[in-house]
Amino acid sequence: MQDAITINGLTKSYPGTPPVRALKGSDLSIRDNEFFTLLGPSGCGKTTLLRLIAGFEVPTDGTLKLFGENISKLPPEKRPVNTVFQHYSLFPHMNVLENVAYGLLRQGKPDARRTAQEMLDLVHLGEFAKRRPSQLSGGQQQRVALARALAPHPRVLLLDEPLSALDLKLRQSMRAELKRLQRETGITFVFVTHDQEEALSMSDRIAVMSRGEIQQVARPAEIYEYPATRFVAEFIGDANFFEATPRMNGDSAATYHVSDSIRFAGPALPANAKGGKVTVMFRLEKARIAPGRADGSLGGTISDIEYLGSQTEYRVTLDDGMSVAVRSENHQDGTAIAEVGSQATVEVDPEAIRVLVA
Ligand SMILES: Nc1ncnc2c1ncn2[C@@H]1O[C@H](COP(=O)(O)OP(=O)(O)OP(=O)(O)O)[C@@H](O)[C@H]1O
Repeated sequence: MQDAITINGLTKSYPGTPPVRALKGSDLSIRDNEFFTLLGPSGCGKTTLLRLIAGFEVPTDGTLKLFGENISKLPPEKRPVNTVFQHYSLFPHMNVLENVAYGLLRQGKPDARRTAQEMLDLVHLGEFAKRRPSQLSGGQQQRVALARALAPHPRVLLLDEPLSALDLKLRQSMRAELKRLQRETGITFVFVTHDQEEALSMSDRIAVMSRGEIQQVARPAEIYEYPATRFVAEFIGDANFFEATPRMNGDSAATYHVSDSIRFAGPALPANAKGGKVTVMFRLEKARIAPGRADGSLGGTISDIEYLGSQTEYRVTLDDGMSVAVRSENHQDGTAIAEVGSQATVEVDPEAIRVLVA
């Protein structure tokens, strides 16, 4: 299948002393009909990449293709792309239908009002066509903005944090709505967010960005389970990290030595390791905790307990002063497995251990 968007060495610097390198030579392919998310902290360059695709910014270097065609020189209105912004700017003096039909009428589309009504039906606001935007809730207004952006049938829809102005419950219900809209229209969605839950729950694939660079592109489960870099592992989910020296045990396993008393059995050293120390990590919920101590296992004193409802988080201070966090299911009556100050053993299966070299 043809890619919707292909970028090669795409670079954007903003003027300044020194210049701001917002995007540092990125390569990326976004597939047709994909729900693709750009995820990263504030300032990592996600909006810049989105604006380059839309044509609101001109790249400093590199190429940008849409459906195989180099569009670097095409003005925004000539691109088969539309954008939904965080702050939906609906026209207050027009009713909802007129808002959705506006762009189509300007393009001289003969059946603009009929298409606009179909789009309102698609976002389940068909009955609200005659209302003014001010007579709608925030979530409804954002759905009108979506209908308006979808109405000209763009091949790609760019969404710049479109849910961030909504409250939590509404945000959660809009996630399912956006996913449905993407499936039903078959339009490629490129969604920008700094919210990992949003990214994990909606996307076919995610690009995690940091400081103008793409760190990893993968499906949500792969990003969570097999982060490519320490940045990705820290930005998404919670994990324990240890600096360790590897010792190979045959071709498919290794032991990672953190200190005299702490070592983890894990997978073989990754091919890109260049010798020396590596970072060993495991997710909090992948480890188990048991009361009391067992010889030769990882153990220490529980220094902190945080009750989280379905789970409890335990912080264990190991004998040599390092600490490890474990998230564990509670007993059926909700009580914790162990108390602060008591001795505990932490177990981690070799399958849960990930080795990071970047
Ligand atoms: N017009 C501009 N002039 C100068 N610097 C800019 C401009 N626009 C963005 N930047 C800088 O480029 C970097 C990337 O900004 P960008 O808006 O792409 O990040 P972002 O990941 O979308 O962040 P946020 O989530 O806060 O919107 C930042 O350091 C920002 O300050």
